[in-house]
Amino acid sequence: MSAPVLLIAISAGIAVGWSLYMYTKWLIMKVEEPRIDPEDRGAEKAAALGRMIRELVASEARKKAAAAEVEEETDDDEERMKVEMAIENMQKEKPVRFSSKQLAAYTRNYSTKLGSGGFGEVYKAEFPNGAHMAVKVLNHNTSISKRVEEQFMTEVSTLGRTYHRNLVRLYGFCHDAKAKALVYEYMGVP
Ligand SMILES: Nc1ncnc2c1ncn2[C@@H]1O[C@H](COP(=O)(O)OP(=O)(O)OP(=O)(O)O)[C@@H](O)[C@H]1O
Repeated sequence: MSAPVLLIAISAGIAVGWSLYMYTKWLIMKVEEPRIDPEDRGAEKAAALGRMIRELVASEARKKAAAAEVEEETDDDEERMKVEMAIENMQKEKPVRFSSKQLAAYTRNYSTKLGSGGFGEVYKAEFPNGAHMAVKVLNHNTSISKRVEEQFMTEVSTLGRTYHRNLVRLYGFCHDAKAKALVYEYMGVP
């Protein structure tokens, strides 16, 4: 082989070798280059989604709590209204129910008798607010008890809702195992 040909062959060999070296280096760099792992990206997305969901849930919970607070306030108001209305009804309209124990206390154990009629005996009572009442205690005579009981109920349901200046006002009643009685406004001398 002549010297120039040998020189060209060596140069070409060096050039190819250099190119191969550079290409290998580039390949190594490419392989080592930090790249975003698709799985990591998925994890990132999942985390972001999780954050969004948590925020959404928290915001819904906050909204619900606020709504519940408003509802509770409304419930309280409604309850107060109901109680007020019930008290008003008791005072104005419907007869109040007393226990036999209460009536025994208010009449001082039925110590002052005002009179007696077809239904039974009438006693004077003083209520805790100082008001005087007449308590008509129903007879427990077995032969008339059913009729008396019916009249008692009629009296409670009708007179309890009737207001007239010429009619005695029925304030309440007692209907338990120990006594059945009607409580009227007191018409006598205090
Ligand atoms: N609200 C009242 N206030 C004061 N005294 C009363 C009152 N109600 C009744 N009395 C007294 O009790 C008595 C008996 O009354 P009661 O109404 O039981 O008999 P009545 O008038 O004969 O009616 P009835 O036979 O339908 O029961 C009366 O006569 C009266 O002296």
